[in-house]
Amino acid sequence: MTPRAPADGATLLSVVPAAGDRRRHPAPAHLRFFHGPMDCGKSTLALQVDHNHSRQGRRGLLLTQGDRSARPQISSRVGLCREALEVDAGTDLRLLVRDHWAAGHRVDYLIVDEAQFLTAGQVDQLAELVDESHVDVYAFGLTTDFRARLFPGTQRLLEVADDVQRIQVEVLCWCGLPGLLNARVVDGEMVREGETVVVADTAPTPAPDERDTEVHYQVLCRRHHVLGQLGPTAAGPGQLALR
Ligand SMILES: Nc1ncnc2c1ncn2[C@@H]1O[C@H](COP(=O)(O)OP(=O)(O)O)[C@@H](O)[C@H]1O
Ligand SMILES: Cc1cn([C@H]2C[C@H](O)[C@@H](COP(=O)(O)O)O2)c(=O)[nH]c1=O
Repeated sequence: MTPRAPADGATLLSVVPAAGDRRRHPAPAHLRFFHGPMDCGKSTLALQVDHNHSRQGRRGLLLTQGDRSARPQISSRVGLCREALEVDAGTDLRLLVRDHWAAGHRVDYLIVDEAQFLTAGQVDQLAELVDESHVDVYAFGLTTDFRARLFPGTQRLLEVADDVQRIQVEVLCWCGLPGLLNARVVDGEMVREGETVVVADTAPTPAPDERDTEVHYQVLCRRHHVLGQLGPTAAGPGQLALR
């Protein structure tokens, strides 16, 4: 169970760290957003940022939502993995931090992976934690969904973050050009309709049951995303597979 907003919608400006914690880190806090397509190293960077802060004695909370591993953790394809708190659209992120303070734990920073899935309101809660409670927030998320449209959380982060960086590691389309867009592939065909959120990997994985559909994602350059061309696959070279 994660903390929910109070029913009366009371503001939570009382979410403040102990005075001693504020003195330890007097510099202004920041909301930083790192974004890119799938497979560009967002989770790896999230764990690196956490590592660098924690080895300087800072205390952080790792948050995620729908990690590919289907577990409450931040997992990178490079092999790093850390336990994290699972949040959902109903989680009040200010209360979550306040509860940790109330339990006597410092929270100097937050690492938020899969930040594209946050609601706009939750991004505003993160901004409030930065501005009113001096917590540094590092958010990592997809730029666009499988239709090449901004996710709601991403849109709000682009609007309000202090610092926005597109991750520089290039993911390549099958044609060799940098890939910035995510294609959703269902039973071997690229689709443009469906739920915004479908958790899956970039590697095809057999469906658990033969009646189930197999879903994975493939990063494409803009031209091949527009054309719906998945390139040479098991189904044949350069197929035009659009549903
Ligand atoms: N075996 C490997 N050796 C080196 N780098 C790898 C390996 N496997 C994955 N990677 C790197 O990890 C990246 C994916 O990192 P990850 O943090 O899981 O991405 P994201 O969270 O953005 O989906 C790949 O783009 C690649 O650069
Ligand atoms: C494009 C797109 C992706 N998703 C899901 C698929 C994965 O579970 C995550 C992204 O994971 P990664 O750490 O960036 O590899 O998001 C989705 O639900 N909807 C989409 O349109």
